[in-house]
Amino acid sequence: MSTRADDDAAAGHARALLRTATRYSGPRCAALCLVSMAATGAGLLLPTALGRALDLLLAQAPATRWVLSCAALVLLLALLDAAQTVLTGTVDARSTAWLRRRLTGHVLGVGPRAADCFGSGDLVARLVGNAAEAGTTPAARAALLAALAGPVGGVVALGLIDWWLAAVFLAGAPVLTFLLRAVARDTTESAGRYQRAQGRIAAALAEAVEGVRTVRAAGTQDRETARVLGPLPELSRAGHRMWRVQGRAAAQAVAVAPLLHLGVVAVAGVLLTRDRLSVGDVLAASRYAVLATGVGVLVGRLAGLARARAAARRLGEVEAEPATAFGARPLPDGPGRLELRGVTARRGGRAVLDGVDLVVPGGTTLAVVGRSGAGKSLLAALAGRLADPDAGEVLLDGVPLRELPHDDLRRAVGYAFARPALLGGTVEQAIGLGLPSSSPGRIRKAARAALADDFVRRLPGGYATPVADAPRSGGESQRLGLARAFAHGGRLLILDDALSSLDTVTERRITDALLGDGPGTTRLLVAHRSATAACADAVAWLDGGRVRAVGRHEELWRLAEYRAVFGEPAGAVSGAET
Ligand SMILES: Nc1ncnc2c1ncn2[C@@H]1O[C@H](COP(=O)(O)OP(=O)(O)OP(=O)(O)O)[C@@H](O)[C@H]1O
Repeated sequence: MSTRADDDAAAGHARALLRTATRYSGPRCAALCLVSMAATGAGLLLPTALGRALDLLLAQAPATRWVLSCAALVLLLALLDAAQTVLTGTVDARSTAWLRRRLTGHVLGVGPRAADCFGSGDLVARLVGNAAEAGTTPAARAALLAALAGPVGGVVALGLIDWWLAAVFLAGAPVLTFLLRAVARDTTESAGRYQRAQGRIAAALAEAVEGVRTVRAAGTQDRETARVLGPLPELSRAGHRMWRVQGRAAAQAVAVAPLLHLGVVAVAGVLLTRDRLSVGDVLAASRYAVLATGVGVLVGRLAGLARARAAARRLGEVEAEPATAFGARPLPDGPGRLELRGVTARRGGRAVLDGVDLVVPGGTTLAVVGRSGAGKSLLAALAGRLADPDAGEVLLDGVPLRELPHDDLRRAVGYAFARPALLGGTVEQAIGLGLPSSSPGRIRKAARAALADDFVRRLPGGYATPVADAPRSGGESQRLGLARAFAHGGRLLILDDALSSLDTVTERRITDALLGDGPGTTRLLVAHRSATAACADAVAWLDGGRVRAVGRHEELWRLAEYRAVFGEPAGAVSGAET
């Protein structure tokens, strides 16, 4: 649940985002302001010109100049309107693009924590939908400014014709002000609820799409559809409330505005009979009264701005999540010695790892084993700084990972995962992801070491096959992930369950290639199979949040509880030879 401080932080970040987005589209935004104000100015001049033209025509005096002025103003208004439309579109597009770029970079900078906090579907909804709405803020502000200038200018013009006319209008102004404030407040509130419900639907939809096989296998499509669309009633309530607020405001405006208009025209009529105004003045006053009561336009603009601000607030929530900070201490040459000092990491309110001390000498291989949920993947994430510990320190060649620059850290640490995400256009690009420059030789060598070369070459376009068109099994995906880790290289290689989908023969061959890779690499293998653990120089056995023992696999294998980690019966001591 978000606290008041969280809300304030999100609002602060939202304001900062909008300020920078506005600066980013600065010249266009300034041009839009100018064009909008010019359109308002032309709209304000038109009634005076019309009034003058009418007075001159009634007096049968030459009125050509004023008639032409009217025509010119009408033409100018049409041109300014077109320029306004184009500029609004480009300012919206530029601001939205900037917000999306900024937020995407930030989400990736925050790392896996971002998806944990918000859910991937909700993040997508924020980056796609909310960013587009928030991106309309700079143009909406410019438009609101111009929309405000209309009524203000209208009142001033009424005052210039006769102060009585302005006084009549101003008598009704408090009602209009109250109306507009209520629209802004209520729309922001219901737009926020609407967007949150949209985010929940997107999050549930992303889960359902990811788990579509499970849903089909369980035959629970209907239940899943109901779950995904669960927030619909809330969405509908918020949407209806939003439109009710705007509808009510428009209706009230429709009731109040003609009354004010009528009052102005009536007073103008009285002043006409007393010869204080001409017929042209009455015409001008009538049109200025319409401008001054242009609340309908304001209601629409304000509601749009309120929705954009609510969307910006949701972007501010993401921005408030701090991105991983990197240091500036260069990584010295070294063998890749990894050390965990008193590392504690909490997840879901409990210490999954609790004061873990561990040293992996440079150039050696450590297998991390433990029962499911023991914290092996978490330890692997901490070892390469995919996550930070809540207490303690992780060091590579004596340097705390937090103090390393981003590029030094990523160059030094290679990763392979159980379910690798294959990013990049082609298979070759997916394997070479993160490499400084494309290097076909290095990529093919890595693919051969990961036993992926054969099946990649059998693909329709070989290494040039788009990833999306490369059908592959779980094991083949894992081999591509391994190839990527091998191609990346680095002094520390972390394999988080990256061999789990391979058959034992393939696993053995890859492990042999991996361990025969020379002394330049330190390896951390999260292992479920005793055969993998047996290949390592040492095994760290995680249990109850702590390292229960570190030793060679065949030594640990004498312990019945260690064997039980691999599902071996208590007496099966010979399993160490597997
Ligand atoms: N974001 C999170 N929120 C809450 N709990 C989490 C989170 N991430 C991990 N955990 C919990 O931390 C524990 C350790 O998870 P981890 O994935 O490291 O286990 P593991 O030893 O790799 O398990 P397995 O062998 O099943 O893959 C689990 O109990 C998991 O539920």
